[in-house]
Amino acid sequence: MLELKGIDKVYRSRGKEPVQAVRALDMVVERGEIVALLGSSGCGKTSTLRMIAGFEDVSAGSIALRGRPIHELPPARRKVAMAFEGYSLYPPLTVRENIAFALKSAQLSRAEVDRRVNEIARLIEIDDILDRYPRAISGGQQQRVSLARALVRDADLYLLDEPMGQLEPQLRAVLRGRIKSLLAERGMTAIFVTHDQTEASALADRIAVMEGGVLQQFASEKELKSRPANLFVASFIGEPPMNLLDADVSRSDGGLRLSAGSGMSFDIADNGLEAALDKARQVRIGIRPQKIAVGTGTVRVKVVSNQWLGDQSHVAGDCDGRMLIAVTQGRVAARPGDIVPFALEPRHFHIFATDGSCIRHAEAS
Ligand SMILES: Nc1ncnc2c1ncn2[C@@H]1O[C@H](COP(=O)(O)OP(=O)(O)OP(=O)(O)O)[C@@H](O)[C@H]1O
Repeated sequence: MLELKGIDKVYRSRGKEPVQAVRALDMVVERGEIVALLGSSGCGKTSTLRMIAGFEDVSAGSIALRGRPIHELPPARRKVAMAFEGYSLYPPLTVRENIAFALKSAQLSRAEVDRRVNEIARLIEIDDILDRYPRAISGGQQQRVSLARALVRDADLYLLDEPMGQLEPQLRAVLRGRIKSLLAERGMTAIFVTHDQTEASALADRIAVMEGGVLQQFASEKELKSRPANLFVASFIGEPPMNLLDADVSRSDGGLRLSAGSGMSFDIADNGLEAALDKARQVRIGIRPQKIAVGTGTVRVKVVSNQWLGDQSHVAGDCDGRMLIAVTQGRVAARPGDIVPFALEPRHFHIFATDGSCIRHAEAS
């Protein structure tokens, strides 16, 4: 449906070093799919969206939509609707006229335009401000008008840049549900940009994780969590972040031993791991806080903090200078300074090579 191939974006301005915002991006989005571009500030999300919409040229590569190469077409001929982060509403037009303007070229009857504008305005809860001008509404309302103006159109692809960034959490959650239903009901294909993992998980079928202009992994939330491609994705996705321990690898009794310092040695089966090691024979072990059991096991930690969050405990413990965080469903009766055992089971380990690539995933559970 949408195919990005070998996309680079380099910004060049006179007297300044060029900035490579996007590097060798390959991505295929299926018809009817909702995709989130997720990553920290400056990782190249907006540049990617703007190149698909046609507001930025690609520096290299090609973009095809429904089999049509579009990267050289002007924005208006791409059949792509975009809601901008900066809203870009027309100040002399009312909210209603701003939304209807997007339908102008579609040659619809007046009644049909009214019907569509009213429908989307109700869905996004701006039906009470339709006759106001952009300067007389709040930033959050302007953002919703921009969203309505994109979603009201007939397009092959919808691009939404931080579509709900300005809204308060409650409204955000409600609109998220409604927008997801609208997109799914109509089989609309959409890509949205967000910093927010919860938003990405709630709205998207698949999440493209970007860092430093490079696509790190493009997969469902479940897969990003259970089979992270590299250390970046492993530590970026999941809350609290994955625990990481540096370990030396040695042979032991037909298998391998991972030594992460005093009190932390783990015997594991080789199963091809040794062959993936570099000369230094060092790895980084990753284990999710939810996979560490508290009160059993061989790793003794000194409790640093223990917080009950109403439905789970977060226990942070120090083991000889290395901090581990465990999340348990029940309350844990430990106080700071107490020594408690943590159980770290090798089957829950993700193992990363020194270059950050994942060389073994945790077993599915
Ligand atoms: N017009 C421009 N000229 C020069 N550099 C730019 C331009 N636009 C973006 N950049 C740079 O390109 C990189 C990627 O920017 P981009 O806006 O795509 O990131 P982003 O992930 O969307 O960030 P944010 O979440 O903060 O919006 C950044 O280093 C940014 O400073």
